[in-house]
Amino acid sequence: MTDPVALDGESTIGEFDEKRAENAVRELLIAVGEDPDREGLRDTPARVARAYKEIFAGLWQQPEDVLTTTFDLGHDEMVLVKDIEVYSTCEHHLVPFRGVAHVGYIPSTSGKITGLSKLARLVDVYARRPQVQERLTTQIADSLMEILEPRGVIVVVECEHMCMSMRGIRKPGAKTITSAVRGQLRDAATRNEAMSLIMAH
Ligand SMILES: Nc1nc2c(ncn2[C@@H]2O[C@H](COP(=O)(O)OP(=O)(O)OP(=O)(O)O)[C@@H](O)[C@H]2O)c(=O)[nH]1
Ligand SMILES: [Zn+2]
Repeated sequence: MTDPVALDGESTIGEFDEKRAENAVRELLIAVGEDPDREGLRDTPARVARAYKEIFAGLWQQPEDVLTTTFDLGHDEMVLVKDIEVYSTCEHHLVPFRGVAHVGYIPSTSGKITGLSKLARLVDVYARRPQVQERLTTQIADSLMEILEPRGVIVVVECEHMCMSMRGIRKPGAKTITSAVRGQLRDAATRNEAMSLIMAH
């Protein structure tokens, strides 16, 4: 774990307070009319606190922590990893949204690339935070641009939001698709090439 990071570049947050989370879950159980002392729920507040620590672990990670391995391979054509599983948490309702991310980039002219798994790790850094899908998408794109200095980036995220499925409007199956394109991938031809690779199954 590294130091807590600034979420929006300005404000910083404190450390994960497991005891406080545990107390809050206990209160929540009482608020919904449950008995937190009944046998099945006795360990639940502590368990949920530990789960939240994992689910929000990205709050203590920075993109630089995962985009560590870079090589100068001289490969200067598009690299695209598609169907990276995403599990994130809607910051409005604190329920999951899940789906896939497709992350592609055109390396710098020197051919600076990163390990393929690092792209999936980068997705996790930002997914494991209270999020909205649009910000998740742009944060992945912007951090790649900053660290790899590629000529272009494309990030497409497709997710189903549990806050739209299990409550509220109750439309299971509705998919939200967000994209962020930077640099040369804004050019129509290059963008279309990337999109056809992403959409091909
Ligand atoms: N743009 C965006 N909206 C989101 C995301 N996740 C959830 N939302 C929306 O956030 C909105 C919050 O709306 P509110 O009216 O404040 O909350 P609410 O009364 O619970 O809204 P409903 O979900 O419509 O019942 C809802 O429309 C959600 O669908 C996201 O990742 N991006
Ligand atoms: Zn929501």
